[in-house]
Amino acid sequence: MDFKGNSDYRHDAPGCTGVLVTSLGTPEAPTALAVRRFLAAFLSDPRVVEIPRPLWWLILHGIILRVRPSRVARLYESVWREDGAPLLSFARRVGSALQEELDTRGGPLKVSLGMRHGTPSIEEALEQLRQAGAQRLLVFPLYPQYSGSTTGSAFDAVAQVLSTWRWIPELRMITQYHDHPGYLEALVETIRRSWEEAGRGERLLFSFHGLPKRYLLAGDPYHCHCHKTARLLAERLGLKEGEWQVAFQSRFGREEWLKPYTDHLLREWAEGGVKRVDIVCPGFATDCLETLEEIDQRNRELFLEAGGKEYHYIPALNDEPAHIRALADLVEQHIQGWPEASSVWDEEAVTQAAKISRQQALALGAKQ
Ligand SMILES: C=CC1=C(C)c2cc3[nH]c(cc4nc(cc5[nH]c(cc1n2)c(C)c5CCC(=O)O)C(CCC(=O)O)=C4C)c(C)c3C=C
Ligand SMILES: [Fe+2]
Ligand SMILES: [Fe+2]
Repeated sequence: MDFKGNSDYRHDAPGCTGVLVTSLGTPEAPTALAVRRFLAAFLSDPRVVEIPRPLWWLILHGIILRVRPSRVARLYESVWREDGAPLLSFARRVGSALQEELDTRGGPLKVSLGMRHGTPSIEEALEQLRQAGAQRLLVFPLYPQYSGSTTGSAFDAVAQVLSTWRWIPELRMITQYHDHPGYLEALVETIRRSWEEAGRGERLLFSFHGLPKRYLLAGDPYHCHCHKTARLLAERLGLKEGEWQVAFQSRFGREEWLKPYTDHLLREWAEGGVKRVDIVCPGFATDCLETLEEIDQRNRELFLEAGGKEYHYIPALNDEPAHIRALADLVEQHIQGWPEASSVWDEEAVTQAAKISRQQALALGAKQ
């Protein structure tokens, strides 16, 4: 095994702290081929689909990857932006805004964006940090609520890349921030702003990405994190019981997922006489297919067709300044107490290393 390292590494180079900002990833283009490639990688992840591999391989390759890509590619097409996939476009903005915010705060931190699936990959992002001399690595998945299928999977990818490095950096990871005051405040701010600008609905729906119920029963804390985020937001917004609810969207496959389902609940509300709803998705740090197509387009139609009159989707936090400040606060909190990278700079060590390099060069020269 040839581990990755810099043979020309300088003993006097100052070390820095790298921040790997990571998110799910997205297809490279809104085409069946690109979506197929993305789904093949994403849905082969054993953290995402916990079904015995041989059986799942047959279902995935025999059915899903034959029918789903062309249908889903059309959905991506409906939200595709000039600068590409919404998820990547917003994640890039978050990454650079976070770098700027951290720069103004002083510390020598380098932010690098890597996607769990697709590009820029976690491997590329970590390579950038390695080249920058990151001796400390803070892994920051943009998932406020922990789930093995998202946060856990990001960790697996990081571990896999680091297993190929010669010099492993010190490692920390933000595994969740579902009840972080800055994150909650940023959401409160966007919800209040939407109420001021567009009026206020009879009810506010907090819609989170779903998960198979089986994962909750097996110990995944995601469901609890989602409920706690929503309760804390409702408290901060002064909402009374009946004025807000939690639901889960984006089901995949036939088994039971976390309930209530967002689409079912919206239909129930419209049929029950609710005329105006506001809907926000606190689990999505950035807008993406699941918020822009499913929530802002498809579920809007469903609600209006079932008798609702007004439907307001409140966008994800994206690069809102309050969001970026919250993320920077999280970074600062999580690097606290982290000892400065001890400089390997040492007169004697450098002299010895230089001697060895010179001897090696001479030996090589002698062979030629
Ligand atoms: C925010 C947290 C997310 C959790 C938890 C999550 C779990 C999860 N997802 C699937 C299946 C699919 N998800 C898809 C898209 C998608 N999922 C998330 C986030 C979470 N997923 C995001 C941000 C996106 C959008 C990506 C984009 O390009 O914008 C898709 C792809 C679209 C489709 O084919 O419908 C699938 C499939 C499972 C099975 C799962 C938990 C087990
Ligand atoms: Fe998903
Ligand atoms: Fe729970």
